[in-house]
Amino acid sequence: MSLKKILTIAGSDTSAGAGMQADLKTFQEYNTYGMVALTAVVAMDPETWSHDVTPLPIELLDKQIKTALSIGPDAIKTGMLGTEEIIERAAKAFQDSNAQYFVVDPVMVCKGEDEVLNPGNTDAMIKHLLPLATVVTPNLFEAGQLSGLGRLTSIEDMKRAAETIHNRGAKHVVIKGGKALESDKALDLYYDGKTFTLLTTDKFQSSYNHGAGCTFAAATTANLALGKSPREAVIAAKGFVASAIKHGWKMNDFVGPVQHGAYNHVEKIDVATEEV
Ligand SMILES: Nc1ncnc2c1ncn2[C@@H]1O[C@H](COP(=O)(O)OP(=O)(O)O)[C@@H](O)[C@H]1O
Ligand SMILES: Cc1ncc(COP(=O)(O)O)c(C=O)c1O
Ligand SMILES: [Mg+2]
Repeated sequence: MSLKKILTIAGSDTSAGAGMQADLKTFQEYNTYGMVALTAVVAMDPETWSHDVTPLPIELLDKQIKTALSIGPDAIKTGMLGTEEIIERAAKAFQDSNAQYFVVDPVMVCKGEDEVLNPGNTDAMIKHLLPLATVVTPNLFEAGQLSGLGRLTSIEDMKRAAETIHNRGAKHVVIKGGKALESDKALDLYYDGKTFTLLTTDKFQSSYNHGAGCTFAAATTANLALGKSPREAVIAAKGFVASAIKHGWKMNDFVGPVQHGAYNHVEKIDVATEEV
């Protein structure tokens, strides 16, 4: 079987736990061929770790997308997009490609930062990205924004949000309760337009979880490219990221990344599923 090719349209996290670095590391763990069209560069102040986000000129993104599409990605993932113009270009990249799968990780905030990247982006994501998404992977906050329901605090809230996001065009929705939902387990809700499935693992340490969301969406994309159904792809991705979090490590006084290779090289973790 030929190597599956995956393009991520995402930002660079210099600390390399999240962003396109997390995507490439994860794609490699699945023996898929990762490519990048870079949208923005994130640097951190070594004294405070506050994030400095610089979007790249749109012409530069256009050139990268042109190159990557000429190589023929089987799947495309989006991460930090940063501006409405970039969001539009990411949607167009998928439409212009022959890729079968489009995974949208609607990054709105970075962990440890509470400032939303750009409030106008939410409307642009709803308009341009959701109608094309094979799978969309919002965290609890992002699901509240994309659904317009605001703060979500229960599985019932997550179900309503998933329905709304599905009605806005995303074929498969997985809302990550993991980090933000009050629960002693790490719960994510998957919805395919018919059935709600709760995906559960134990909750592990949450100090060193930088990049968990990117890693989960990248693993979902790789599993889709390898031929798994969306449902099987998100279940497999959850096991992959659970192990990455369990074996996350302290980088400095501010941050600790997940260990992207933990599932393959340290410990496999099972995921329980239940219709709700
Ligand atoms: N402490 C934890 N233990 C186990 N799994 C977790 C934990 N925190 C988050 N997860 C899982 O990691 C994935 C990413 O979730 P989350 O950290 O909420 O996303 P994001 O990084 O986008 O905010 C989800 O599958 C979530 O359930
Ligand atoms: C470039 C980039 N993309 C995405 C994210 C989101 O990361 P997470 O997977 O922790 O949600 C970050 C956070 O720092 C980032 O720097
Ligand atoms: Mg995220």
